[in-house]
Amino acid sequence: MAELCTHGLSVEAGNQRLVDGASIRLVPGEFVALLGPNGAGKTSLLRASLGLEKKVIGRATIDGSDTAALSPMQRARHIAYLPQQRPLAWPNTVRDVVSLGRYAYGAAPGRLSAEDAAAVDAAIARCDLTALAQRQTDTLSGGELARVHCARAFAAEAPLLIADEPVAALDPRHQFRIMDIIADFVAAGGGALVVLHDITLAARYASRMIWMKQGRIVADGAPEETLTAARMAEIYGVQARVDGRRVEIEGAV
Ligand SMILES: Nc1ncnc2c1ncn2[C@@H]1O[C@H](COP(=O)(O)OP(=O)(O)OP(=O)(O)O)[C@@H](O)[C@H]1O
Repeated sequence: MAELCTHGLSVEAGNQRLVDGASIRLVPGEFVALLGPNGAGKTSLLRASLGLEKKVIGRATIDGSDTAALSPMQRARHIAYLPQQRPLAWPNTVRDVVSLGRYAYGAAPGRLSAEDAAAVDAAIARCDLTALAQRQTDTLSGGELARVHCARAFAAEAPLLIADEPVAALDPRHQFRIMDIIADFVAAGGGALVVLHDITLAARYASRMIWMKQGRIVADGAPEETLTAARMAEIYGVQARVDGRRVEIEGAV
């Protein structure tokens, strides 16, 4: 079974500790929301778990192997990463951009095996992009482009997905569409670790919530256990009304 683990992972930059002793685990069948205020260290933790940060203490492993020791191709076969910054080098067709996700198998746009092409078509269909497959990416709306980035991640057919704020700047309907696509991936046997700032959305979809503050993980568990008014005050400094998975933010504390 695919398993991503960090064991007491810390990340440093200069004299600052961005992540402090974080231990997390992600396996298929889980939809995990990673939560915390701006600057809490969420992106640094994700990058370190993928072996992409330099000054790291502790271990991050995929199926027992240190992620930092894996080649980018090996890593990409285990885990798809949708970063917060998602630049496109140049405008291209949707299908060609999604094809870049087959990098893990040595493929490139215009050089796809039958298996690569099938994976690209499946990712395009999964993200509801079939009608847009030949469109240039610079003609797409923000919501459509967000689905292209998801499809590119899914094209690798990795069992695990890490997505850093995949619904940022999307309207509510498009947020739900992206979250539904990730939920479908999990229902089909994948495991997803997703950074979200929208607690309502996180509570609706996540099977587990990991809460971070000032580089530390302060809670990790089911929404029913970890989503409380006290935690909302502790983590975000807001007053909230919580009823099961329902949360209503009333204002700053
Ligand atoms: N290379 C670096 N050098 C110095 N400080 C850094 C570096 N990278 C990140 N930081 C700082 O570390 C802190 C954590 O950043 P990080 O991006 O991990 O937080 P985050 O929780 O993902 O925030 P956001 O929700 O705003 O994206 C921030 O204060 C950031 O300025």
